[in-house]
Amino acid sequence: MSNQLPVLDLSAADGDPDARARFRQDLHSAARDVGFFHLTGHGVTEAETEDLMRTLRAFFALPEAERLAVSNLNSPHFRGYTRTGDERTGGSRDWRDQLDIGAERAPHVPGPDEPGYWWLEGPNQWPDSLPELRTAALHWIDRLSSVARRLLHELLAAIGAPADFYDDAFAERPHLHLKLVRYPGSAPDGAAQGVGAHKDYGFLTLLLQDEVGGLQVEGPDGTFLDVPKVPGAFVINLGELLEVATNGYLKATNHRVVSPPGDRERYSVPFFYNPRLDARIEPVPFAHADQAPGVTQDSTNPLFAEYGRNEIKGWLRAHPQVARRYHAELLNEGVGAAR
Ligand SMILES: O=C(O)CCC(=O)C(=O)O
Ligand SMILES: [Fe+2]
Repeated sequence: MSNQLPVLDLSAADGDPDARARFRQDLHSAARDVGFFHLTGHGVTEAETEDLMRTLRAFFALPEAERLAVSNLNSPHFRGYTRTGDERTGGSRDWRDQLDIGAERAPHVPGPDEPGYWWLEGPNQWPDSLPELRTAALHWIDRLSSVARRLLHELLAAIGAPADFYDDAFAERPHLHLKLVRYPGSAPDGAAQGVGAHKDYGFLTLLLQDEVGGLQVEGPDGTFLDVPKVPGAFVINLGELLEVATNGYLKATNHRVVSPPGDRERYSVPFFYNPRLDARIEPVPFAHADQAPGVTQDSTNPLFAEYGRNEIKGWLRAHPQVARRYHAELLNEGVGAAR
C-alpha cells in the first residue's frame, strides 16, 4: 500500500477561521491516529531545498578520507560522520552513512553532579573543503525550527491544550538536531535494513526525502506502509516526548527505511525538533486527557520525561563505538540499555 498518509497544508492555519478549524481537525486526527503525515504550505522554498540537497550531495561525493576526517569517533558529543555499517538500530546493523549536526555550542563536559546527557552538547565537525555545508545546514536548522515551532503550537491547540505550554522547554538552548543521510543501496549480505524500526526521541521530526522511496511507517495492525515522496512536502512524525506529554493520547510511531535496490542511492534529511536537554516534560492539560491510555510500556525502550535521558539512551545504543570509546561509565550505569 502506498500514499495513505494525510497531506496537511500549514498555510491554512493562517487562513480564515473555517480553514484554520478544518486544518486543526485534520491535524488532530493525523497526529492521534497515525502519528505521521505530509506537510505542505510550510514556506520553505524550492530554492532553499535545492541548495541544501546540492550541498548534501557534495558532502557525500567527497573522498572518503575527507568524510572520515570528521568522523564521530573523534567526538564524545556524537557529532560528525558515521560510516556505513557503524550504526545499529534494534540490535542490527543499519546500512547508511550520515553526518550528525546540532546547535553549535562549546563542549559541555558534565561535572560530577551533572547528568551524563550533557555530553550531547558540543561543537559540530565540518569538512574543510566544503565551507558552504556549515552555512546551508545551520540555515536549514533555523528555518525548520520556526516551522516546527508553529506546527507544535497548532498541534497543541488542535488537541485543546494551551499552544505555548512547552515554550519554556524549548527556550534558549533547544537541542536541535539535523542529519544528512545517504542509503547507499543494499548491503552486500542482502539485509534490507537501511535503518531499523524505531521511534524518534523528541517532539517532532520534519523529514526531507528524495524520490527514491524506502521509508515505511508502522500501521496500527503492525504492517509497514510505504511513505512515498509528496513533492514540496515534509514528512512529519511524532517523537516519544509527545507521547509522554499527552500520556499516550498521541503516539510516537515506529518507522524504518528499507534499503534501495541494487546500488541505487537514497538521500534524506531528518530534522529533529527537540527541547533543552534538561527539560522535564510535564503532562500537558488538554481536552481529551481522560481518553489518554498511558504511554507505551516497553521494558526494552523505557520513555523518560527528562528529555536528555531519553535522547542519550538512543545515542548510546545506536553508536556503540563512540559509546565504548568515551562513555564507558554511562554504559556501566545502564544508561541506554540495549534493545
Ligand atoms: O531517512 C529516513 O527517511 C528516515 C530516517 C529516520 O527515521 C531517522 O534517522 O530517525
Ligand atoms: Fe526516525
